[in-house]
Amino acid sequence: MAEVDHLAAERATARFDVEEMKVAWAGSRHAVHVADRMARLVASDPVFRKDNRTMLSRKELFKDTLRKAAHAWKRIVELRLTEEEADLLRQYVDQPGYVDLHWGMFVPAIKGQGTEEQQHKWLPLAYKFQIIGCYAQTELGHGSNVQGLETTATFDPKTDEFVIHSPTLTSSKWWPGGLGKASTHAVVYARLITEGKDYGIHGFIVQLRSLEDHSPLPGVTLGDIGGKFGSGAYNSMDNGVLRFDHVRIPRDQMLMRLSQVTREGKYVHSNVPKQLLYGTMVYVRQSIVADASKALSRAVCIAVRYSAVRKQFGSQDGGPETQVLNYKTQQSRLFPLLASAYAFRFVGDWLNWLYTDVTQKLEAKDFSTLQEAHACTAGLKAVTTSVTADAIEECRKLCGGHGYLNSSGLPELFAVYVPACTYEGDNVVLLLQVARILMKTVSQLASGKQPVGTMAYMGKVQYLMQCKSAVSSAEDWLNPDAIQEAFEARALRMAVNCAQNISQAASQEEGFYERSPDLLEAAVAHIQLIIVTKFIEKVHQEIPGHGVKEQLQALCNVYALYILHKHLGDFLATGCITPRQGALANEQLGKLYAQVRPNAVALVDAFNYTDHYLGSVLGRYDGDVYPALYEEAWKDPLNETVVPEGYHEYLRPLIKQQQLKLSRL
Ligand SMILES: CCCCCCCC/C=C\CCCCCCCCCC(=O)SCCNC(=O)CCNC(=O)[C@H](O)C(C)(C)COP(=O)(O)OP(=O)(O)OC[C@H]1O[C@@H](n2cnc3c(N)ncnc32)[C@H](O)[C@@H]1OP(=O)(O)O
Ligand SMILES: Cc1cc2nc3c(=O)[nH]c(=O)nc-3n(C[C@H](O)[C@H](O)[C@H](O)COP(=O)(O)OP(=O)(O)OC[C@H]3O[C@@H](n4cnc5c(N)ncnc54)[C@H](O)[C@@H]3O)c2cc1C
Repeated sequence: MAEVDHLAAERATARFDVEEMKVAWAGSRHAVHVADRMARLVASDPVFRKDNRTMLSRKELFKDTLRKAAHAWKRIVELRLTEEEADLLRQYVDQPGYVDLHWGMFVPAIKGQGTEEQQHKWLPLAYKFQIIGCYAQTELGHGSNVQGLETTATFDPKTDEFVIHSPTLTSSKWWPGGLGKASTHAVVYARLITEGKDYGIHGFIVQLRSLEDHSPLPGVTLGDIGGKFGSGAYNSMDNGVLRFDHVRIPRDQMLMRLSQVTREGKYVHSNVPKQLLYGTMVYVRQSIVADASKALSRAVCIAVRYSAVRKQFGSQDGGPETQVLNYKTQQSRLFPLLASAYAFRFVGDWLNWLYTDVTQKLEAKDFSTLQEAHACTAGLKAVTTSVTADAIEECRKLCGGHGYLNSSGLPELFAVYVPACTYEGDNVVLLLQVARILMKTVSQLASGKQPVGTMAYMGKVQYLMQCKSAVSSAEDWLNPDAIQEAFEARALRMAVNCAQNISQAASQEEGFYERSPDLLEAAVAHIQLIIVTKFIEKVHQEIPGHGVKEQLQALCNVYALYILHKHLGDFLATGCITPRQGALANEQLGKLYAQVRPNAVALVDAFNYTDHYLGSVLGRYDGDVYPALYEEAWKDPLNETVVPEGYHEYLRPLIKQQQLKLSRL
C-alpha cells in the first residue's frame, strides 16, 4: 500500500495541469480522446493480452500474431473505425507483424510509385485485405547499397511480360517483414533490363502465394529467415527469404509512375528526379521518428514511476529510506531522457508537417524541397533511433535488478526497438547522407547561394564562424537565443572544418572517405541543432493550461544543456563557448533537474499510457510494484511444478552419486 501512496503523493506535487499536458503531448484534444478510446478498447480485450508473450515458442508467438491481426481487423470493420482510429488500435496492440509492412510500406509504395490506373487496381484489394503485401528490397548481399541489388526484371516483348529472376545466392531477398509466411504479394525491387540495357532499380508488384491455399507460386521459393534477438520481441515478425526462378509477371505490374516500359520494350523516364524511387523509405523514416518518441516515453515512464517507488539507503532512526528518484545521479541520467522524449515528439510532429508539405509540392511538380526532406528524415531517423535504443537500455539499468526481468517490459522493448538503428537505413549510412548534403551546402556558400530550410543558418557563416557566446551566469543559459547561437555555431564550424580538411585531400571522394568519422559528428551536430530549434519554436507557441508552458520550457532547456554538456568537447574545440561557460551550463542543468523533480511522475502520466500498453509491472500507474512482481514470478512455466522436469533424469542421480561418493569416504 505504501507504494500506491507514494505515486499519489508524487502526483500531488505537480505544478502543472496534467490533462492539458496530455493535449500538448498528443497534439490536440481530439487526439487525446481518440488515443484514449483505442488504448482502452485494446486493453479490455482478452485477445490482445500480451503478458505471456515472452514465454511462447516461435510458432505459438507467430500464430498469436496472426490471431491478433485478424481480431484487430474484425474490430476495425465491426466498429467502422476511421483510418486514424485503426492506426492507433494497431499501435496499441503492440505486436510487430505483417500488417505493419502491409500498411506501412506495401500500400505507400503503390500509392507513391504506382500510376493512377495501378492504384485503382491494387489499392482496393490491399485495403480490404484481399491481398497481403510486403516490401521486398533488401537482399542477402546488399541492403544499404540499393544500387547494388542483383535481382533482375527482364522485359520479354514477345509475351509483354517481365521475367523476375534471382541470378545468385546473394540476390535472394532477405529480411522483408511479412514475407516469410504471411504475404501473398510483394513490391519487389529489381534491376530493369530491356532492349539489352540495364536501367537500374525499379519496383514491381509480384504475386508470391496462391490466393486459394497460400502455397508459393511456381518458380517462387520462400520461407522465414530464422529467430531474432531476444525472447518474444521481434520474433512475432516473419522476416523472409525469397528467390525467383524466371517468374513471369505482366508488364503492367511494373510500378510506372516515375518511368515506363512501352509495349515495344522502350524505356521512358518521366521528367522527375530518379530519387523519387526512394519515396517509400522517406515516408517510413519520418514515421520512425514519431515512433522513437513513443518507445522512449514508454521506457522513461517505467523508469520514472519505478524510481519514485523504489527506496534504497538513507533511513535515519528507522524512518523511511530515500526514493531512488531523489538521488542526483538518478536524476542526471533519467531527466535528460524524459526531456528527449518530449523533444523527439515535437520534432516528429514537425517532420510530419515537412513530409506533408514536400508531398504536396511534389504533386505540383516542385522538387525543390526533396533534398531537405531526405536530409531531415535520414538524419532525424538516425539520431532519434540511436538515442532511443541506448535510452531503453539506460532505463533498464535505472530500474536496477528488476529491470532485467521480462515482467519489467524493458528487455522486450529494447529487443523490439534496437533494429530500428538498422532497418530503413543503417544509421551511419544515413548520417553520411546528411554529411554529404552539408558538404555540398558549405561548398556553395562561397558562390553566394543562400541555403534554405534547416540549412538556412549556414547563410550566417561570417557571423557564426567568429561569434563568442555572451553567457556570463548560469541563468544566461536559460535564454533561448544563447542556446540557439551556440548550437548553430558548433554545427557550422564542425561542417566547415570537415570541408576544409576534405579540400586538402587528393580528391573530394577520398577526402570524404578519410574524414567520414568527423563527418558523422558534424551530421549529428546539425541534427541536434534541428531538434533544439524545433523544441524552442514549440515552446514559443501559445500553449494553454496552467504551468504547461513552463514545464515544457524547463524540459527544452534540459534537453539543450544536456546535449551541450555531453558534447562539451565539440563546443570547446570549435571555440563556440569557453570552459567557464561550459561549467555554467552544467550548473544550470543541475538547477533544472531540481525543477523537474516534483513534476517528474506527472510528466510521464501526460503520455497517457494504459498499463496494458506499458506492459510493465514496474511502470504500473498505481505504483503497487512489489505484489505485482511477486505474483508475476509464479506465472512462469518453470513454476508450474514444484519439482522441475528433469529432476529424476539429471538432478537426483547427480546428488545421489555425490552422496554415495561421500558415504564411501
Ligand atoms: C512500416 C512502418 C514502420 C513504422 C515504424 C514504427 C516502428 C514500430 C516498431 C515495430 C513495428 C514493426 C515495424 C517495422 C518496420 C520495419 C521496416 C523496415 C523496412 C526496411 O528496412 S526497407 C529497406 C530499407 N533500406 C534502406 O533504407 C536502404 C538504405 N540505402 C539508401 O537509402 C540508398 O542506397 C542510399 C541513400 C544510402 C544511397 O543511395 P544511392 O542511390 O547510391 O545514392 P547516392 O549516390 O548516395 O545519392 C544520389 C543522390 O540521391 C539523393 N538521395 C538519396 N536518397 C534519397 C532519398 N531518399 N530522397 C531524396 N534524395 C535522395 C542523394 O542526396 C544524392 O543527391 P545528389 O545527387 O548529391 O544531389
Ligand atoms: C528487423 C529488420 C527488419 C527489416 N525489414 C525489412 C523489410 O521489410 N524490407 C526490406 O527490404 N528490408 C528490411 N530490412 C533490411 C534493412 O533495411 C537493412 O538491413 C538495412 O538497410 C541495413 O543494410 P545492411 O543489412 O545491408 O547493412 P550493411 O550495409 O551491410 O551494414 C553493415 C555495416 O557496414 C556499415 N556500412 C555500410 N555501408 C557503409 C558506408 N558506405 N560507409 C560506412 N559504413 C558503412 C554499416 O554502418 C554497418 O556498420 C530489415 C532489417 C531488419 C534488421
